Amino acid sequence: MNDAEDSARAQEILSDLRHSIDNLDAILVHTLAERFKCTQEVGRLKVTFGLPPADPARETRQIARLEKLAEDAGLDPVFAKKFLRFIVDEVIRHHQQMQD
Ligand SMILES: O=C(O)C(=O)C[C@]1(C(=O)O)C=C[C@@H](O)C=C1
Repeated sequence: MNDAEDSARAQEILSDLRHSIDNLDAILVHTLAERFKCTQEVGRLKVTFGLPPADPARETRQIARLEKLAEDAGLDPVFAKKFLRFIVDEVIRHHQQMQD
């Protein structure tokens, strides 16, 4: 292959990979939206029954489960843990707002 063909092939592979990335990003966004719908319901339930916005014991179990899932899936468990923390902190913020 000459340089021009190599470059065209590289562009083709890059384009295919970016197409997969776009699809996966869409799945992530839709999955997160569904998760936030569930946590909004949890928030309403917590308001109704006077439960606290956060449940640290539940979070400990979630983190342990997610770390194992990440390891099995070949994802960095430290990253998976940080990602869950980021999401759960946002959920707790929503729950606090609902209780104010
Ligand atoms: O399970 C709950 O009680 C929730 O409020 C949901 C959730 C979560 O986003 O997974 C958020 C906050 C809690 O600290 C624990 C878990």
